[in-house]
Amino acid sequence: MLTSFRKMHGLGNDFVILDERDGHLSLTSARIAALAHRRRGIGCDQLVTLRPACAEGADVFVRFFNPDGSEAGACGNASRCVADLIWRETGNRTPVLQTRAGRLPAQIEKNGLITVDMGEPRLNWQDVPLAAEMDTLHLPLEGDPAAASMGNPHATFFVEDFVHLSQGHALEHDPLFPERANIGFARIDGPARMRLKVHERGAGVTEACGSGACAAVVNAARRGLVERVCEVELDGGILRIEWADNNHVFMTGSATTAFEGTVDLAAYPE
Ligand SMILES: N[C@@H](CCC[C@H](N)C(=O)O)C(=O)O
Repeated sequence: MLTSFRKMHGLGNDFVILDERDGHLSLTSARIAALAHRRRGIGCDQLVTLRPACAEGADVFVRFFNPDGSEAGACGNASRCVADLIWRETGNRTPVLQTRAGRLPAQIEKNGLITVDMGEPRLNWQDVPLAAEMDTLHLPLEGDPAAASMGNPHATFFVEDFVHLSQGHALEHDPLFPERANIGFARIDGPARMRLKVHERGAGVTEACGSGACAAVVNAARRGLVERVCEVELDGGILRIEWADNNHVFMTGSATTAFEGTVDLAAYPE
């Protein structure tokens, strides 16, 4: 039986979105990894599933899976894509997403960009999580990164250039990060501007990482390197990040539908 899917991207960070609102799909981690594979599957940075919401006031329950089959608590770029999808389905310009990381209210702006309230950053070592008690603003790693959770674990290195990007895989697996981590490399270009590249946990280097941009601005603002409203330039484009006075992080950027298609799930390993 063929299953419909939608291919979307946020600044080139691309997603296969599977809809389980009308019925459960059999998605094991092996099948997810096969579907996400760039040559043997449909290919994507994350596979996203939609289910009926069970939290009050939420429009949809969203889950995010990496190409290695692991599940992530948060994905900023996919959250904007799902908000865009719900808006196009229902006309509701303020959809609310339920995720493992919490309830994420979104807003479709007049210019078509999408703002998602990504919630409060978690800055305690247990919440990132890190392997032992320590100051999350200065991790004991060469390069002195800072850590934060946006519902998923991030470490941000502040750099002059990106020559160490290839170390992202080893850093993702450093014993300091018991659940591994997304590794960001941020170059500060001004008080309200940074350039960011991210090696994503379970995915590798992507064109853009929304939660990584949120974590980078939070970590840079904690260090006094940028203001709390900051533009983040990623390989795929620009996100506006605001760490507001209510401690919530707001992320604004685009969401694009690339195409819709069908797939025979039974043709992929279970
Ligand atoms: N692309 C994402 C983050 C996806 C999840 C991440 N790889 C993880 O494992 O935490 C984003 O836009 O935030």
